Amino acid sequence: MPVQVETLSLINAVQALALGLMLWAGTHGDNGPTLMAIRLRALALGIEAAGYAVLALQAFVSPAALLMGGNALNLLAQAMVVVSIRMLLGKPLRIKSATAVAVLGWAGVAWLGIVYPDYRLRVLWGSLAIAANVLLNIEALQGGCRGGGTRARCVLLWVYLLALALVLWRNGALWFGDNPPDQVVTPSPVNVFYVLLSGMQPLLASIGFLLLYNEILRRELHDLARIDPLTGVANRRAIGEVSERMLREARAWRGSVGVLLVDADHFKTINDRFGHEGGDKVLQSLVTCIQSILRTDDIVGRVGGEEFLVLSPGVDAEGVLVLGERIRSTVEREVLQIDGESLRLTVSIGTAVAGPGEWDMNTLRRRADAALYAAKRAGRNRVVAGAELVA
Ligand SMILES: Nc1nc2c(ncn2[C@@H]2O[C@H](COP(=O)(O)OP(=O)(O)OP(=O)(O)O)[C@@H](O)[C@H]2O)c(=O)[nH]1
Repeated sequence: MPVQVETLSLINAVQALALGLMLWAGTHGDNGPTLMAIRLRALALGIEAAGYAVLALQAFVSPAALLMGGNALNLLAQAMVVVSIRMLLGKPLRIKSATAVAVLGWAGVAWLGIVYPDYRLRVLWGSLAIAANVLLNIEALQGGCRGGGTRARCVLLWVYLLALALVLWRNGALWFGDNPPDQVVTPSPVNVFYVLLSGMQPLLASIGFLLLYNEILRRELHDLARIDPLTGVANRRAIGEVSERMLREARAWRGSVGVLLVDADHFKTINDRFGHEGGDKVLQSLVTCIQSILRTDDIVGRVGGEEFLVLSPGVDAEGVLVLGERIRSTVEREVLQIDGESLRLTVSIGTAVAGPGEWDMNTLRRRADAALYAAKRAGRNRVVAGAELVA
């Protein structure tokens, strides 16, 4: 059964339009970058559909309109796809750069179609623009199939690698094959194969795009469930998970983990003086201050209103007191500016050490808690070791 390029193009147009409408209708919410990316992808599909419709209706439009209109729509859609994918991946590309590729591609195609007509050169030029866009997508998805990558990235990466292969194959067939066609609508195996496969691309790439979107949302949800929204550090749940992992690793390596409970002193008076919002700013500054002292392997988490847990692997009973003292003195020295007023904050710290003989986090927390309580009772702004306080 002979397959016509026009028929395939019509099918591609309907498919791309349906996909675009579904993407648009199926997404709503605030105007965050993730949603913007989806909407942009939906618009790109609509424009891609219009491009295929022009090809399908070629009998009713002039060759010049087919050439200029069809390519303009196609290249514009590709530019929007690049921008949307990079937006979703957090590697934004300026619309200007994407448009520059489209304009350059379109101008060359127009030149090689009207001023200096040469079909093969025109396809080659247009293919370079397509390849540039595909490479921009591949670059953004780089490493998607390696260890640190994700399945959705890998799927999308393969879609674009295949798109690149298709473009290469088409040009190879035009330059080195037998009886190459001299127009995109000429009935020939090269054209039919190319239009068929390139028409499947919006479907495959959209599925990859949605998988990626799903993956990003899942990661955001995962982070939201583990990060304290005020200070941006691990919340009680996350620090609990990290502490279990740290203790397991330290036990396997016969190491140790320093545990420090850091609690702001007289925080109620700060809230009374600066209001809850001012108090929030103080908590944020306190976290920044603590983080400035920690090493990359250390972690701080918020375990109470003005109470933070610091875990420091490889630190022994002596080291944990040194670290506690560094935190205490650094906080004490820091002059905080809250609503134009200067404020000095102090903290009390209770410590414990996980090591041979003690690997239970609950016991360690109780030990550090008791030490913290002792530090408060002794007048605050001090570090107390919990080792000998609770058996
Ligand atoms: N601004 C702000 N305040 C908080 C937050 N969570 C808890 N607090 C306040 O922290 C204060 C803790 O008060 P207390 O437990 O009496 O402790 P304290 O005033 O620091 O006294 P000591 O710990 O004994 O030195 C309370 O006033 C809480 O309202 C928060 O997220 N933001």
